Amino acid sequence: MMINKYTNMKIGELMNNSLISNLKHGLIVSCQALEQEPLYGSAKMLSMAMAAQEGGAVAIRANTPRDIAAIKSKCALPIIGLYKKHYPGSDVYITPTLLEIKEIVEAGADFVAIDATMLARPNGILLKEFIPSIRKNFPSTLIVADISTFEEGVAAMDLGVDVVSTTMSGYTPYSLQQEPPDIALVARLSALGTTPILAEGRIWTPEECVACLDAGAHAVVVGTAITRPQEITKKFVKSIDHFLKT
Ligand SMILES: CC(=O)N[C@H](C=O)[C@@H](O)[C@H](O)[C@H](O)COP(=O)(O)O
Repeated sequence: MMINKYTNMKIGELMNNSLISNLKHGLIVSCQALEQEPLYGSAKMLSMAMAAQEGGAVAIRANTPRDIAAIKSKCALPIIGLYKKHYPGSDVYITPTLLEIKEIVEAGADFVAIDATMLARPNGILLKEFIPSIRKNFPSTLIVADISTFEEGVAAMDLGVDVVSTTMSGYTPYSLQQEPPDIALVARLSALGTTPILAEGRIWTPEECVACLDAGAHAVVVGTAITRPQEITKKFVKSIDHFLKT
């Protein structure tokens, strides 16, 4: 049994945290709409979250303090919060600094999702500095590391994050670029047995969800396939177009 270097705890002990153990084998629904999207707005994201709750989701992933606060006001599910923001000179946009962490924790996030890739962070801060400063300033907040490769997952585990998510696979220039979800990455990281793994990114079907759990995922995060109707519509239209052309 491997030990998490930062917390000095075994996986079983990490799972003693009920927020984490309650996610086990569950569906987490990501409810996000950026300003340019048709469903932009906190009231709409709250409706999405309530629908996800009614459908049996175990948690919500949400972006911005505004959406998180709106969802927290009515929805009983735990929230994995993030805050997408761009800083000059850095490609890191998922909760890049402590300023965003503070805002989403104050808005009610139970977990904070952070970019844990090897991309350069704003102000030259390193991940190995950022994670301890989150721990110091927000000791009761759980950290979800959004990674794009196996090596980044291992590095994040060594830094003592609570959960690792495959969110960024396919979204850094050096990670595997493919249309299907990166289930092989889920399997490799889960096999380490040190930190719970969330399967996230381009999961479109219940069968893919099950395949992720079968690969060892602690839980599965689905966003676009549930909460971005414009993208769902496009899939249907594409199939019809394909049918008409053949
Ligand atoms: C790469 C990136 O910025 N991902 C974001 C992270 O919060 C979201 O835009 C995704 O919707 C989320 O990860 C869920 O994935 P999918 O929507 O593919 O089910």
